[in-house]
Amino acid sequence: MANRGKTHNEEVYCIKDLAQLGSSKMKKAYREYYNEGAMDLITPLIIHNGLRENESAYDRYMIRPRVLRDLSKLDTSTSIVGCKVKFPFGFSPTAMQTLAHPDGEEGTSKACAKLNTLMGLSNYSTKELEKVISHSTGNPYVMQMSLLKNKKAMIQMIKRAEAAGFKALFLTLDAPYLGRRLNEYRNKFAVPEGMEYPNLFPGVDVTNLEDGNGLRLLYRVATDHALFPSTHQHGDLGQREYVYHLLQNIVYTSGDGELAIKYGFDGIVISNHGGRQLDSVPSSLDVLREIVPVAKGKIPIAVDGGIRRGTDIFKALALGADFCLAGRPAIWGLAYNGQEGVELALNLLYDEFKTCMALAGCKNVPEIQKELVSLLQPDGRLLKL
Ligand SMILES: Cc1cc2nc3c(=O)[nH]c(=O)nc-3n(C[C@H](O)[C@H](O)[C@H](O)COP(=O)(O)O)c2cc1C
Ligand SMILES: CCCCCCC(=O)C(=O)O
Repeated sequence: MANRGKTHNEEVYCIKDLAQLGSSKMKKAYREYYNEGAMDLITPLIIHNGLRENESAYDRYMIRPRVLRDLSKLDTSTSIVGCKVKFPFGFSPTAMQTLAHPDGEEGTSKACAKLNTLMGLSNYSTKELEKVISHSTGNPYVMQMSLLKNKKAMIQMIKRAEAAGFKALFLTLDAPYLGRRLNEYRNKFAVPEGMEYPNLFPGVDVTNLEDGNGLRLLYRVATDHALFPSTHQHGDLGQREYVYHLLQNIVYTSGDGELAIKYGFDGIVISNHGGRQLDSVPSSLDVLREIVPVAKGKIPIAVDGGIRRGTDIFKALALGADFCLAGRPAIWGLAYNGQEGVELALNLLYDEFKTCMALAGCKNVPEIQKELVSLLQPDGRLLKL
């Protein structure tokens, strides 16, 4: 189906519509792999089980608009990893996007290029990183890297990404083991025959690794379980022999925020992996509140997890984030209509963010400050921040 409207088509008016319709097009095992998370899904998703933390945290903050402002010229642009982008948003790295649609990571890339938006690429991408970035129109790309036992393979991929033009690296630090995702066990999740990870393990058919769940076996074999201390320790990577612009992907506590600064990371992404690793961790937005006092102004702060609306982006920025990311909306867009579905997701978020900024009385991103939000308390009173 063609995306006829710029910010909606005849059946999709917001990301929640896209989630429903995109999800309905995927087969059960893939849909649940993408949509669900660890154990009882307390952290990740509203779509499944009532109020879930990552998304509902945004509803605890109310916007306090200002009026009598000159809004004749609106500028939503900002800078991420040194590049000017259309608005303070990008896609988080998510694995195996061709399971959602054959366009896969190339479809996401083309949509990001068209809308001058940041794209994060998973090291478990099913398309070659060089092909993915070949669609760039100058928009930034960030390569995500898990810590592997095979340091040589890691460095090889990092160098490939740098040579191809990736601007930075997201170093994922919360996944020495995969979380317990019950859907994967129940559905006997397996990747289709012939699937490869052309960036991490070029030329290896990973479907040979079946043990009921080849994905988990491969992950266990490949991943370095001793993230720190080990040959991959933060300090080691911080020496920048082979690392260009390094962002610590996934921080749960202010303690680890402080470590990111100490070890010289160029930025942090506050994330709980979309609730897919450890269930019952707090929402990323609540963690943002904890980390802003230690990191703001020292290194850029990004946040992901549960961002589904332009108002969510606005609230995160007001609470101190420099930019936002989201994972599943790209997947839902792909599943709905390939590259065009991802464009639709981006257009919706962009238009909602611009509208929110203007209606809150801000003409540009720096004007989004914490006075413009307040915390809704359990007794219904609003707490100024
Ligand atoms: C299906 C799926 C696959 C993911 N794969 C990766 C990955 O390969 N590497 C990584 O660092 N994070 C991965 N993530 C986590 C995302 O980067 C991001 O933190 C998360 O999707 C944000 O939550 P949201 O989906 O609610 O926006 C994945 C998330 C999902 C949903
Ligand atoms: C062997 C492939 C493992 C992909 C794991 C991707 C991921 O982080 C996820 O949350 O799923």
